[in-house]
Amino acid sequence: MTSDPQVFVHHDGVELAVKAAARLAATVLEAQSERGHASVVLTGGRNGNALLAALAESPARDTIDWSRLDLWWGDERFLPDGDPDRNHTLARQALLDAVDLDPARVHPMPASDGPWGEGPEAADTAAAAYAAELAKAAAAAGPGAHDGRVPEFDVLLLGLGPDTHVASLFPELPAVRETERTVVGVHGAPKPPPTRISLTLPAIRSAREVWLLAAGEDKAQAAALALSGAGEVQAPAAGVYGQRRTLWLLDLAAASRLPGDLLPPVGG
Ligand SMILES: O=C(O)[C@H](O)[C@@H](O)[C@H](O)[C@H](O)COP(=O)(O)O
Repeated sequence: MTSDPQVFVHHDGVELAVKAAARLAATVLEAQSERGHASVVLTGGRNGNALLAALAESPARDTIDWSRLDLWWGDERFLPDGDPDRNHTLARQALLDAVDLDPARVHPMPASDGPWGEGPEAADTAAAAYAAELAKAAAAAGPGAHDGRVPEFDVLLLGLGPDTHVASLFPELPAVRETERTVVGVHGAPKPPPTRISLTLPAIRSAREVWLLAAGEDKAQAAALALSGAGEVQAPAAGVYGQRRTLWLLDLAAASRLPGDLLPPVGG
């Protein structure tokens, strides 16, 4: 099963972060009530971190049983552990250090000072190690998704680049063409740093729900292109969807170039 994108437009990035945080808390709570645990894939970028910061400030924070939440990452900058530019570091600062997570359920992508060493080849090995970690979690949890190679993600968060990249899948680079592996090393990324690790489109598409977060005028063209049937190699955001739900959570500026038939009322 796959889902058509649903677009929600908020006044600005602040409202977007607050509403998305409330939506995430509700979805996690529902999953935990139904199955005892929940699984979320985090993203880097300003909007993903604004969501986490909004959740840290929200009363909804206390409704979540943080010890029964699995956290994964959609992509990572291949930098040393604790580097201020790592998505993991930024997520810790925005929320994770302030809640009672089970460390065994937190799965940052490998760092460049880990056992695989640094440099482009090490990123490939580290990516394979993360794929193995996903497969191990999937096997432990039951049937899993994507042929049992990834656990069932309840929500997978993504930012949107002005060039339509999602996670670290950039237009035309080999990573966006990957159809077999679930995690790959990314080389020569146009956004620094050039070496990264990313989930692939098949892994992203195995999630129950995929939410894209985008605010600002510089995202308007990318959102319009991706939602108007562009090809996923040229516009990676066009190729992401969830099995049950695909949400595009935008602010007015990011939605400003969408065709009228895609535009819902503001504030949803
Ligand atoms: O490592 C990264 O840079 C991010 O994972 C990247 O994919 C980000 O999510 C987008 O570029 C959107 O970023 P903003 O939300 O800051 O616009």
